[in-house]
Amino acid sequence: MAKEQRTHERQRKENKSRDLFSRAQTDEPLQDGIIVGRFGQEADVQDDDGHIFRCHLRKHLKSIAVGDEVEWYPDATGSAVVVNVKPRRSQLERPNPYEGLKIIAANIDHILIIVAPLPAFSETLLDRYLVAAELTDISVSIVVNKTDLLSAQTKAELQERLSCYVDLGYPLFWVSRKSGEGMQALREHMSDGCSVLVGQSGVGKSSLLNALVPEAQSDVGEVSESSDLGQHTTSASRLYRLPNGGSIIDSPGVREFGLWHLSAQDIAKGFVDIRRISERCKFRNCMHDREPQCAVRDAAESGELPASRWQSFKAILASLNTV
Ligand SMILES: Nc1nc2c(ncn2[C@@H]2O[C@H](COP(=O)(O)OP(=O)(O)OP(=O)(O)O)[C@@H](O)[C@H]2O)c(=O)[nH]1
Ligand SMILES: [Zn+2]
Repeated sequence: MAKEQRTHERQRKENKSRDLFSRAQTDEPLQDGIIVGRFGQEADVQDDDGHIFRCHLRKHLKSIAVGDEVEWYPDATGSAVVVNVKPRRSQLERPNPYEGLKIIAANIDHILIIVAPLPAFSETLLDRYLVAAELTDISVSIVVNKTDLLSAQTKAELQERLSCYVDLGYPLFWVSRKSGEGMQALREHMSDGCSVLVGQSGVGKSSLLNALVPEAQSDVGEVSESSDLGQHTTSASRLYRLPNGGSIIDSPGVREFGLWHLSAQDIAKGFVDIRRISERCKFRNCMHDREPQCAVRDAAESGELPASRWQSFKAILASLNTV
């Protein structure tokens, strides 16, 4: 009986994919789509109508990533092939000294750095994420999650600690996955492009993803249901459509964002205030250490550069020598 059911289910899925195949065949030979999942040499491509096709990737398309806009066609055997990747408007890449850059996600419009009162908020960690985000050309915002854990006093303290980021122009959102506070404003912010949620383990990225994309959770359920049909629906990397517009990409690579190695030059570049002030340093390649006439050191002394930013800068640079 169970076997019959499985056969029936397989038949139903085959019929469905044949329907989609013949529908696709009558369309233009090359179709537009977006990569919503990656599985080794295969990818899931979503067409403009929201249908998802499991596609093979042409060999030359090795560095294809979730978020890539592609052209694909169904081939004569009933499977589909991605043949072309359109130019990217942005990409998240992980520096890899041995294999060159690894593309983690493509066409990202918003990087949202999630922080929370628990695990304890740290300026140095936030600055590390900001540095990595500033090295991309993607707009970046800060999201304080778990506001339900804040009292009026602890909220005021955190607001004070975050005020220098507001002064630097970073949009700041206060949200709670639990109470729902601020979620609507966050949804609106994310509704016009593709976002990634980054941040320390435990700040609530998965919880936020599940709140923003109801089917993200059911996707997890689907895996075990269909596993005995020999299908692999799990993906290391996934793009989800948001119900009110926009999309979100989640992947292990995205979750490691900001924690990989950065050079001293990257760090000096990623602190936007330090970069701006350093134009007044005597030496163009000043690392703001012991060089004479260093405008950044002077700015830290005068208070023009907030003490916490200066301390973070030094702490992040010092950490380079210990890893
Ligand atoms: N009080 C409160 N707890 C929350 C909120 N959002 C998430 N949490 C809790 O925070 C813990 C960590 O949440 P996750 O969503 O797993 O965090 P994460 O950032 O995805 O963690 P990693 O998967 O390790 O990267 C869980 O116990 C959640 O229940 C919130 O808005 N308020
Ligand atoms: Zn300097």
